[in-house]
Amino acid sequence: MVQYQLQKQRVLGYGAKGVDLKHVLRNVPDLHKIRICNSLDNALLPTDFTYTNDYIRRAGVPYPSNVVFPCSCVDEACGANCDCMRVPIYDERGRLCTALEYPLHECNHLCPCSADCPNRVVQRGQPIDMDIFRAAGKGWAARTNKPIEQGEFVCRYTGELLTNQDAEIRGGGDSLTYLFDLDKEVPHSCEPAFTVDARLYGNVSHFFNHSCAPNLGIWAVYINHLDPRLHELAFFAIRDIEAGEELTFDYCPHDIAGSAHTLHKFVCLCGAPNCRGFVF
Ligand SMILES: C[S@@+](CC[C@H](N)C(=O)[O-])C[C@H]1O[C@@H](n2cnc3c(N)ncnc32)[C@H](O)[C@@H]1O
Repeated sequence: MVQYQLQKQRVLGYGAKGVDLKHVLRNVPDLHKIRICNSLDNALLPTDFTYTNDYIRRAGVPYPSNVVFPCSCVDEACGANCDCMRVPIYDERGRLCTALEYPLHECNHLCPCSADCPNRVVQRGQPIDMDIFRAAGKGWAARTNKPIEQGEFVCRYTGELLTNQDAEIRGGGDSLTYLFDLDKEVPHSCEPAFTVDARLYGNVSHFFNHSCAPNLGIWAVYINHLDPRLHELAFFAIRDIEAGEELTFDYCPHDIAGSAHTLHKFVCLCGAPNCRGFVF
């Protein structure tokens, strides 16, 4: 196995094939380790991909208004008496405790609670070590190196933040599958104003493939602003995941095979018993 390891922004090894990971994965944060494994073919990671754990705002995308409200707690960490914990979104171990797709509101920079507050999970970053590996027929993929419990935060979806018009221009061919509309708060009949493009800039979620039986779900999250057009996107495990399992999400959860919206362009190779046959 050709194996590389990135740790604390330093490249610990160069692979037999001589890829300079400093070049291909820049700015990897020190919270987690990512190994690049290829035991399948001679492919190398794309050299035009830059690692980022944040949105990169492009032309026409405004800064969100910074109007937020502090929570009412007086302690270090929000407890049962605090407004924000009346309907808790995370349990005492930081696992998401709702199956509902409602947006998540975390404590923000005005809240008096500490960084350890149980209502700050996504903003603390993701600590899960992962491998980026080659998956037959699907290109690169990502898998976890440790078991993940249902409800655990996995990572954000990051990339360039574009206006919907610019996303339409970029959205041809394969590029389409890296675009994620910020439409969690937009009625189905309306177009979202902004879209995240993870093709050239993104984090490990750039490598998450589609599955018709996914193990990850994605939630809208608000931290330091309340602008519904510009929320964050965060992946959480929707079931227990074993170490070594590929991490996947459903690219088209509301699509019904055969509907007018279904393009039937990508044949799906997820291999799930309930596979719809097409990614979309
Ligand atoms: C967002 S990227 C995922 C990472 C990608 N595999 C890579 O190598 O960068 C989406 C692309 O992965 C491939 N892919 C993802 N899920 C797939 C699936 N279930 N079946 C076949 N191809 C898939 C398709 O080529 C698709 O355009």
